[in-house]
Amino acid sequence: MKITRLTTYRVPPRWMLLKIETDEGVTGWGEPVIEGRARTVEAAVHELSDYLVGRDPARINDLWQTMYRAGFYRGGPILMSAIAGIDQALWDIKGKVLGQPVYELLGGLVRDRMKTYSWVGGDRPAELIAGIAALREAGFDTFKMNGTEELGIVDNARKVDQAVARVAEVRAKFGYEIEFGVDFHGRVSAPMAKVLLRELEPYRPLFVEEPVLAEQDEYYRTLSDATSIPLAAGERMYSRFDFKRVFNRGGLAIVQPDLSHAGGITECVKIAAMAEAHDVALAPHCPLGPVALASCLHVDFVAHNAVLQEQSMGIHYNQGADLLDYVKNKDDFRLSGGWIRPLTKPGLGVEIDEERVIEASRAAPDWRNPVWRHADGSIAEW
Ligand SMILES: O=C(O)C(=O)C[C@@H](O)[C@H](O)CO
Ligand SMILES: [Mg+2]
Repeated sequence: MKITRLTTYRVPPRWMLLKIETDEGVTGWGEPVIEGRARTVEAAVHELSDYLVGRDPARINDLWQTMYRAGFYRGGPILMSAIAGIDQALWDIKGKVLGQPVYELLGGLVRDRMKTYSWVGGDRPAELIAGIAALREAGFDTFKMNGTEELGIVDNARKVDQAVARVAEVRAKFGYEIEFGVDFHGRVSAPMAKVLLRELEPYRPLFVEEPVLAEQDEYYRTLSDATSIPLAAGERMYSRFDFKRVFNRGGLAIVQPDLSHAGGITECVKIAAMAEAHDVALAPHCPLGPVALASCLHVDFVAHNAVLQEQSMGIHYNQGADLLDYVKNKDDFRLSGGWIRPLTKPGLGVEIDEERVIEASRAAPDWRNPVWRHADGSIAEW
């Protein structure tokens, strides 16, 4: 079998889907994207296709190493997201050829169902109580919210109190019948993270995510030494080599590689194993579409240390399309009380409605994240 063509479709809300075709009619789907840089990743995918067209899609490991190493420069969000989506599609092809779901090719299930969580509150955390109450009705009990809005490198007690009050209100309203992560989203500096973590301790969040920016990862250890709140990060780390430094220094209780940013299934299975060796939990990041989520789930179902899976149904970023809009087999993604079963169809187990994708790609927005500024006019971390 040989790879014959790679076709990319940028689609609402801010995703990109990749179709890889072969000379024997088997196709695979991937979801290579960096939110806000879809066109850049698209260019990278088509540059990488030089290494792929005419090659045997079954040789995923060699194709992965070629894409990673042959171009001299490597790593980072763009190239690793392009590799990620291609890798997903190659695993999809392999599973379809062998008639097996990807998790079977990775050694089989370690669990029967996987726990997911939902976002509440949006970019500027608000309406948290109403958002949680509505999802509680649907049987969810695990959530994630943004912790702050714009925050200065050193900021005042009033801002800290506002952030803490939101979390306190959620705990007061729902007690411990729910769990939630608080995403600092990289908006918080190391000094302010120490302050905020201390003030959030009494409310015992399940985790605090991106307590500082990934480029400040040397602070994970000092921050974790100063708090009992489990720290999580990983959406802005792109390979084993990024995660290696974090595992060596310590500080993270949970790693959150994104299956569409960190090299795909081939790489994230390795990251999961590294995490397990360091007694670190896995909770893949996934605010994206169905192929990304399916790829996460195949890793979740073979990784002993997988604990939680992000999914984007109803997420505030999904304006113009939602998680399952391009999927034919919607029932396979049914969430019962936030739990999801393995995707048992061959490959990734996602049946893409290609006509719908082609139609939607005709009006693909060039999504960009908001540009926030502080009161003094300087750029603020979004
Ligand atoms: O889901 C999360 O944890 C996020 O922090 C969302 C962020 O990754 C946006 O997708 C960036 O555009
Ligand atoms: Mg996040």
